[in-house]
Amino acid sequence: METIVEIEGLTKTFRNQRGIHDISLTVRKGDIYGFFGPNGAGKTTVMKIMAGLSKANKGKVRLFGHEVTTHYEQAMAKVGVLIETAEAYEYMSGRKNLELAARLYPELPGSRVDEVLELVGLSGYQREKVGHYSLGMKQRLGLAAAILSRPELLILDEPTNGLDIEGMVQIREVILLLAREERTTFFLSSHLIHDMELMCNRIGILYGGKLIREGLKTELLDGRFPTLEELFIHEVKEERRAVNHA
Ligand SMILES: Nc1ncnc2c1ncn2[C@@H]1O[C@H](COP(=O)(O)OP(=O)(O)OP(=O)(O)O)[C@@H](O)[C@H]1O
Repeated sequence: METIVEIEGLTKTFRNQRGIHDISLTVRKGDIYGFFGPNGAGKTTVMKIMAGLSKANKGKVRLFGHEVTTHYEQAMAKVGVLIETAEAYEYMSGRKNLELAARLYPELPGSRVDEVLELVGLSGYQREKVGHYSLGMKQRLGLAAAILSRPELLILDEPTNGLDIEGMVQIREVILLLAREERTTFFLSSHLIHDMELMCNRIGILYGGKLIREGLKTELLDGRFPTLEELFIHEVKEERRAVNHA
């Protein structure tokens, strides 16, 4: 299976000594990789480095075989990114924002903006100013912008953040639809274990800046844990025990 993301020994330490330590993982074509961890575990830090928005102290990220720091344009050519709340022009409508973004991709058909608005459930609000959107609507607009160019890899930081239940279900459905119909590969983070349970085939558990467990969801659960939550609690206990004995 084609390797889409390769992360090797990624380390970044902030001045306050927090950060991420020696993260290595692989994402293959068609995976929905769930990067799971509590608040402050380091998910956003890893994703920002993956998208070239921040620099690591050590380690490498390769996307489609190209290293992000040295071959940024090739690495990002087929990648869509949504990290933290997406930036949009608040005084413009949602539709206008997407039309502006679509200008970067002249090869896209004119109907693509309508298509993505429909997919994320914003068609009914497309003429309203983004400044009047709720957080959940802004999140959907960010996802619409990220999928506009039909990227083969989507890096999504907390895509269901700020959404109500209906919104969460809808975003999950969009992700599963793109994975199924367009074979889009996903690297997505969440602190909501239920999200991971429902969407992801491969999981990485990040805790205190370290990747404490990683693998196929079915292998990780291994018949021993009925849910990811129980696996997570078990892994965290083991990690704490190991740290206390070190
Ligand atoms: N610019 C920064 N300066 C100092 N510390 C930082 C900075 N960015 C992140 N950190 C710290 O690094 C750790 C990891 O943060 P990060 O935002 O990557 O976590 P996260 O898993 O994405 O959390 P959340 O789910 O809350 O978004 C946290 O302890 C955070 O306080």
